[in-house]
Amino acid sequence: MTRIKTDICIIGAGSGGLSVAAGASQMGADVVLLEGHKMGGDCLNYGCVPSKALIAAAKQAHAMETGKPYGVMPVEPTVDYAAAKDHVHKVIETIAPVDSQERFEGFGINVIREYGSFISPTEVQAGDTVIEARRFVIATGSGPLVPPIPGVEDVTYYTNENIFDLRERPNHLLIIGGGPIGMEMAQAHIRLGSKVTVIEGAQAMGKDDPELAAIVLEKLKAEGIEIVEGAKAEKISQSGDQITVETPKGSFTGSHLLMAVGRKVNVDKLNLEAAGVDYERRGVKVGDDLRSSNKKIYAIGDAAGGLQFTHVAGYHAGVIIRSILFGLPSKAKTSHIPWATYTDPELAQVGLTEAEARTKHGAKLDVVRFEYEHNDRAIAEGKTTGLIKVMVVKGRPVGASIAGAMAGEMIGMWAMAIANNLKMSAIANTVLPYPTIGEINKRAASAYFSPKLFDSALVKRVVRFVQRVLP
Ligand SMILES: Cc1cc2nc3c(=O)[nH]c(=O)nc-3n(C[C@H](O)[C@H](O)[C@H](O)COP(=O)(O)OP(=O)(O)OC[C@H]3O[C@@H](n4cnc5c(N)ncnc54)[C@H](O)[C@@H]3O)c2cc1C
Ligand SMILES: NC(=O)c1ccc[n+]([C@@H]2O[C@H](COP(=O)([O-])OP(=O)(O)OC[C@H]3O[C@@H](n4cnc5c(N)ncnc54)[C@H](O)[C@@H]3O)[C@@H](O)[C@H]2O)c1
Repeated sequence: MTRIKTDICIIGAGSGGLSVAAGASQMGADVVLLEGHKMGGDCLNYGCVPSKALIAAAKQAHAMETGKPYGVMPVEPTVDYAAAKDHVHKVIETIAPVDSQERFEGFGINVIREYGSFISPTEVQAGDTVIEARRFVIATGSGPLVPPIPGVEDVTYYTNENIFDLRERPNHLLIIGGGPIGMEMAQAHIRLGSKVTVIEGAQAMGKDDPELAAIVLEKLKAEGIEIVEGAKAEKISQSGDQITVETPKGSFTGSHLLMAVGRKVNVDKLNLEAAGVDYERRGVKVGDDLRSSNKKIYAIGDAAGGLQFTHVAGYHAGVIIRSILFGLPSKAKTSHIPWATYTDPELAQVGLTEAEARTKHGAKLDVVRFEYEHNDRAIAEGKTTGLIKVMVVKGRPVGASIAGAMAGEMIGMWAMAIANNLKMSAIANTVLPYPTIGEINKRAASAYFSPKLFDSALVKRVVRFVQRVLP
């Protein structure tokens, strides 16, 4: 057994662990990084990157079928599903060097390709190495949750961990779960030529504003995706190459099944009891400072049991680096964290939804709205389906929800405004290039001020007075 002493031992080389490792080592800390499986974690290998690459392939196919309004005769694309998967893997390979063992060893980090397991409150064992560290970071992420639906163990099903390796196009893909994974994969597959049924136990895209989710769902249904809500999967069976899912809304039969019903945090291998780290089903129990019940052990990213996004894992890394390296107090917030679902149209959120803002702020809340159909660039592009809502309290945005083209890009301006406590006037005062979809953000801000300027008797009286006295 080899023994190592280090400043920081990071368990998991995904989005969160790699960000801590890169930052801490480049600022002078001695770092050991453990990874039991693939460098880059879920996002690079089984999550964000492959899903967005498949969505991009599907977008190309869709464009070929939908050119008529632009004077481009539609053609039915010949989709080579396996070649689309080649594209997915090429994208992963292109990005992989950024997350590679070699790059992190280049920072002076000791990268050990083994799963880590606590053997005491200050020691982790990884293979035949024991690492004693002043601080540990649990960045072990999450994996697909497979609920114990009767029959599930007897059928062939896919998860995000193997769907990107499937090379024959599903004739009819059944997807259990209408969250972001389910809906992104549903649209990618229908555009690549599969029939698709989404079986959702509650409401599809249920974590977003229902009015905006409805805009996206209507478009997805118009593309031919069958979305069955209130249909909890209760039994699954397979006969030959046909899989049937039984729900209170009826039975649905298809050729392939994708499970997209949420995530299970990776804590099984950690032996957290030995370290005195409390955890629950959602993840490691942490405070705002991301410290666990053992104050020398932090948890970040999916493992920390909150929002599960790559940019949150990266944000957590920044929060704990401040605390670990400089001993400064540092807390993670959630009120300024955006997210986006990359369907077409996209769906994005930051801060409070309208319902949350009403509950929290009551009569103090103003909600301003602006439709994509009034934006010149959206009209030119034929992307007029969409809506922005901004929730405003005392002149400052407390939330923004966007459904529409490039919503994921557009939400950035509101994320900046909320993160920096900016006023609506900061958005209204910004001059944006014409014609851009981004002008929708500015029009939403103007919609906040317009009634105050245009419907005000006082403003009218002042203008009339000034006009009389001005030379
Ligand atoms: C299909 C899909 C699409 C997604 N799309 C997006 C998106 O578009 N945008 C977005 O922001 N988020 C997206 N996500 C979520 C995103 O992938 C995760 O939030 C992010 O990867 C979490 O980072 P992490 O560092 O916490 O964990 P991970 O990236 O999962 O990394 C954890 C690492 O720890 C390793 N590990 C686990 N246990 C141990 C152990 N005991 N010892 C050593 N190593 C261990 C694992 O092998 C893994 O490599 C998507 C997820 C999925 C599944
Ligand atoms: N664009 C992005 O940023 C992006 C994309 C994909 C995933 N992610 C991350 O990954 C996480 C997991 O995504 P997800 O879509 O798997 O989870 P999710 O929890 O968001 O959605 C799962 C859905 O499955 C439904 N469900 C659960 N059990 C069911 C059953 N037995 N029958 C029918 N429906 C059932 C739930 O009601 C829910 O709507 C997301 O919350 C997000 O944090 C992000």
